[in-house]
Amino acid sequence: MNTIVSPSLLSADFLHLEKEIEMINNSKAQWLHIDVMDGVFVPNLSFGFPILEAIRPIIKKPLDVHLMIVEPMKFVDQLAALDVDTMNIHYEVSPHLHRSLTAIRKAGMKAAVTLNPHTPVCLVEDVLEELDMVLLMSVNPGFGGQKFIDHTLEKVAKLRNMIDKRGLKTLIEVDGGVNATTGAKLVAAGADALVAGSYVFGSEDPQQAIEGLYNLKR
Ligand SMILES: O=C(CO)[C@@H](O)[C@H](O)COP(=O)(O)O
Repeated sequence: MNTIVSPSLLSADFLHLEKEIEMINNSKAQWLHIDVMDGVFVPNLSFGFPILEAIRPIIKKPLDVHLMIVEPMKFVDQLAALDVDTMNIHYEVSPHLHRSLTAIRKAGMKAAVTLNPHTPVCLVEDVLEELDMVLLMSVNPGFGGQKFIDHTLEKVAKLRNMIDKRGLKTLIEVDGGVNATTGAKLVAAGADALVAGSYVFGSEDPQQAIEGLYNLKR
């Protein structure tokens, strides 16, 4: 099976967003990854609903939205109204994770939980049935262009084992410092989907960079 590639719009050229989105629309990327930051959960701000609403009509790929914010469930209806495919909320800000995941699915979206680098994968073991995807951060969230944390490979392998043992279809996505080298190791360890920001948008040929990741096979 090919790898799902989810280019992170955070690393795009914001002066030419329309052109960047068209490039993604015409690429092998299966999803488009959108990072929303609040300056509270992470020490940075990105973009919010005014931008999302403006670009939504031209995006032809399913939206994979990563909320790096406190109280993500405040926005479930607004995201569903934007026809978001997957809503990723952080484990670290979700005291009632089971309830939140159920509510995301009820709103018609796929439910995903994101784990920071320090958060062990065993903490999602009891909600795996409620999860369409687990997103493992391989950098500390908040910024693009950081160095990949190697320990993520062990987390991917552990989670793969947990999912396969139970015969579940939960996907494993990884985000941060993904390039051709780290991407190949992640897919070999059991990742299904890769988020890539600076590797794609900083490349001379972004569509080829996407295709290289897409062609990695588990
Ligand atoms: O969530 C984040 C950053 O917090 C990511 O989605 C980054 O946008 C990935 O950027 P690269 O590490 O691929 O440059």
